[in-house]
Amino acid sequence: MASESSATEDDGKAWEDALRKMLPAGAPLPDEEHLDYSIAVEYQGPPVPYQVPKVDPLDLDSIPVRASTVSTVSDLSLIPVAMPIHPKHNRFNRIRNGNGNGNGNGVGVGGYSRELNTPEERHRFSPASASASASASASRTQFELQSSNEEGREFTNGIREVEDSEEPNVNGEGKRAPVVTFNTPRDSEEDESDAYSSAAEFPVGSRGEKEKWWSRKRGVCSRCGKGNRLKEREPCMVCDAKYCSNCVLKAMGSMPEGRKCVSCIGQPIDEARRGGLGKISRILTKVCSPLEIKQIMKAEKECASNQLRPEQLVVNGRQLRQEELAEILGCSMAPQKLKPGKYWYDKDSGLWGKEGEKPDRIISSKLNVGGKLKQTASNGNTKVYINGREITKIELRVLKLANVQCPRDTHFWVYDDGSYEEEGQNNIKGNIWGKASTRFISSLLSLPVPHGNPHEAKEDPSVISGRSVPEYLEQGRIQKLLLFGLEGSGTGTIFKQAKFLYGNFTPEEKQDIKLMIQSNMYKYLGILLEGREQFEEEALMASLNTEKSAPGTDESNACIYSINQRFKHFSDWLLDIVATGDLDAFFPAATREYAPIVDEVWRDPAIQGTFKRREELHCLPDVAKYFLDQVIEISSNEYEPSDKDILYAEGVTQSNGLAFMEFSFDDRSPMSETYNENFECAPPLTKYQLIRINSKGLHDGCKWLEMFEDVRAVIFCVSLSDYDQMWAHGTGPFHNKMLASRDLFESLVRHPCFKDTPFVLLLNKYDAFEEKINQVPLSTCEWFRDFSPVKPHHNSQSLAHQAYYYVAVKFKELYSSISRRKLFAWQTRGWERTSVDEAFKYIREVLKWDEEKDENMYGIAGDDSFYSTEMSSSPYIRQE
Ligand SMILES: Nc1nc2c(ncn2[C@@H]2O[C@H](COP(=O)(O)OP(=O)(O)OP(=O)(O)O)[C@@H](O)[C@H]2O)c(=O)[nH]1
Repeated sequence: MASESSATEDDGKAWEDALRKMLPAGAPLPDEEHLDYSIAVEYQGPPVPYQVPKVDPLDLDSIPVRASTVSTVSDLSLIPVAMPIHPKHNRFNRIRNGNGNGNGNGVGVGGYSRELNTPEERHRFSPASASASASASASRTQFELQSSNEEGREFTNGIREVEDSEEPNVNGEGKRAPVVTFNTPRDSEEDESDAYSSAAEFPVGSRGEKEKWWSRKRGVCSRCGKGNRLKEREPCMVCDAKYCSNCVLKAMGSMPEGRKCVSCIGQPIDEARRGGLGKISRILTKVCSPLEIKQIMKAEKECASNQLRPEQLVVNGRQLRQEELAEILGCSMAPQKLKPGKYWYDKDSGLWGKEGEKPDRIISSKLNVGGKLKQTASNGNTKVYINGREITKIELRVLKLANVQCPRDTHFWVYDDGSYEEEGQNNIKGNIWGKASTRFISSLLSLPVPHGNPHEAKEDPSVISGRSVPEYLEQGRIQKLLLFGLEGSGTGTIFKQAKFLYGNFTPEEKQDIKLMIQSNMYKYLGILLEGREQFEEEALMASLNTEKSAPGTDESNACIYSINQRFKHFSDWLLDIVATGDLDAFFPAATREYAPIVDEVWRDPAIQGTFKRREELHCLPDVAKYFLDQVIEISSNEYEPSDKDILYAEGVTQSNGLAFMEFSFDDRSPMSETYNENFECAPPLTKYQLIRINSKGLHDGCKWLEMFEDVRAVIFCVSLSDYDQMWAHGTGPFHNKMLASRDLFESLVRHPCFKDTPFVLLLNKYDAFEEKINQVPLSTCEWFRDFSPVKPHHNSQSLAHQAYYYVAVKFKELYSSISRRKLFAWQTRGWERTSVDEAFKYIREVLKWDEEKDENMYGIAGDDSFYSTEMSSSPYIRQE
């Protein structure tokens, strides 16, 4: 079998194998750039599994060749070119017949010729590649393609595929020879000449070579060769060729299998792109109508060649069969976004995970797929077993939190509703998912959790699966954001604002907050009364000393901190309750009863005088005044906390030191919003889970943080106004609070869990900072000692601005010195909702940017400078 090597098949790997077989044993393959494809080599390898295109030998005498060597482009147009036809390129199989020569420029072997539409074709048949003797009519031969789309749509850029019932005949035998109709496309001679010149750079060869070429030419359209890094490109799902908006339709045609070059139709997709199947890109929205996009996306998701193949999945050590794959994909709780790989599946509990890893999700139970579940399936080393599988440490931790007794060598039998028993005992001991706290912790640990009431599951599995699927489907899409900062930095306030902005407080939550606010008032009053006693004592002592040194002055047992007897009784009673730790037993239950006296006490000059010295009191927040001022209203039964009350209330987000909420952002373009209204094909909103950890709850040197290794970003919050504050950890020594924040930030950045996690710094309390900066110099904090603002300042704002940038840069420098990465910083006023909204929009942009960077769209690993420029074009990304 002889084959001209320039007329290659698509499968580069097979070609490489074949070439290897031709070379003497051990001989290296020639460097791809030096491969000489111009010679015909006799193939001696084993039969190939694909059809090799046949090309009849040329009868040179029958072709009017004017020159034997090609020296100019005009000469090239006269050279005949042999075109291999891929059997699957059916759009080309429907080229209308015409006269054998077209317009005379496109002479083809057997009367068949066509435009070299795809990059693959271009570089195969470009003058540089296909040895100057054989190609170049490409640049001149053009034809119209018409969409095979039922709508009979015509692409606006002038490419139409013309209907024809006859198949092209590459051999030029038998049927009427198909010939191209030459319609010079409107879209450009310029385009073509560009394409031509770029085509001249394409090396010939296999797909692997092609990819390398493209990656070398990153940021360049694979068809027209024009490059603009900031412009989007549409990648082919198979070969990763990327096309600009001008070329995408020409290169991909009517996309019967979604976004693939015409030459890649029928080929399996690049698995790395599986997640993108059916997801609309911005570029498509520019070049296709909504209806077209809907059809293309449907085809992309549903066509046969884009589906997973059973041999790509190994479950419990055995490759799946077609019917098993169908069973998995068709079950009511199918694993979503399944990728090729090795998995384990526990058919009794429905747990499913990657081989050697913890459970990843719960799917329908009792599916007959794959082999038998192995003890080592998830690589656990705990000596505790569930349905025969040795569980992982993280699962064991959850079992312990759920109060399941699990000493070593315990073998559990767990059912799909979470009920469990010890093996051989036939006695259900409880339900793993029964407690909300267990489910909560599990979801924080990224362990799968069934949705809904676990007790219902056993009675009617279809009910729970029907309800739980949507939540489950979403799991993969949730991006976890960890909100963290030193106590008092404002994380709780930001969390609450996010809840107002993107979710809301339920009536039950509001009721809890009401009770908390009522209790808090007594806590604040207790602190004030205790402070008053101390100040009174100090004042009386001082006056006694004065008396001693100046005898004869009027002796008195009163001072500005003294209160009347009635208040004194109340004070003693309240402080006793506080001292015995019984505050919760009395309040908020007794709130209403004591409201009038609290109001009176609060307004007493002694207490007001004490409040003025609140800096000297431990744990009295500024907001104490806000609540105590309205003690009568707050104490009434009808009281409903306003948004402001909730925002100012302490303790709303402190249970367990952890709080989380889920929300979505509408981050689609206005264009795609239109789709949302008209079609279901709009991309789903990204879901976020905001997790706020109270720094007080973070003991043991950040051990807890390991739970959060899969967070998408760490949002670190610093209170700007802390630069002159002193702070002590527990009973430790006092030191500057900004430095404490810096140290906490540093320990997080250095934590191995967050090695690859982007950080966003929120510099909060900008309002308080603006006020303070004129009174207390920034250099009060030793870290900011070299701050030298440009003088004179016109107003406090400009000084605050300079100081803010200075602080941001200090953190950025610290971050990059540790991680060699860029820190994103944003200023917030936690009390202002719009400011927090802006901050989250900024975070969203950072994540998008980070994603694009990860995808390495242009193959520029770690080239931050480019992304920085791009980000600065976003209204939310500010470069300091
Ligand atoms: N002036 C001002 N105060 C703020 C701002 N954000 C929060 N605060 C107040 O600062 C105090 C601490 O804020 P929190 O949100 O409780 O801070 P946290 O990080 O949750 O601190 P802990 O609850 O102690 O862990 C509260 O009294 C807030 O009302 C802000 O932007 N400006």
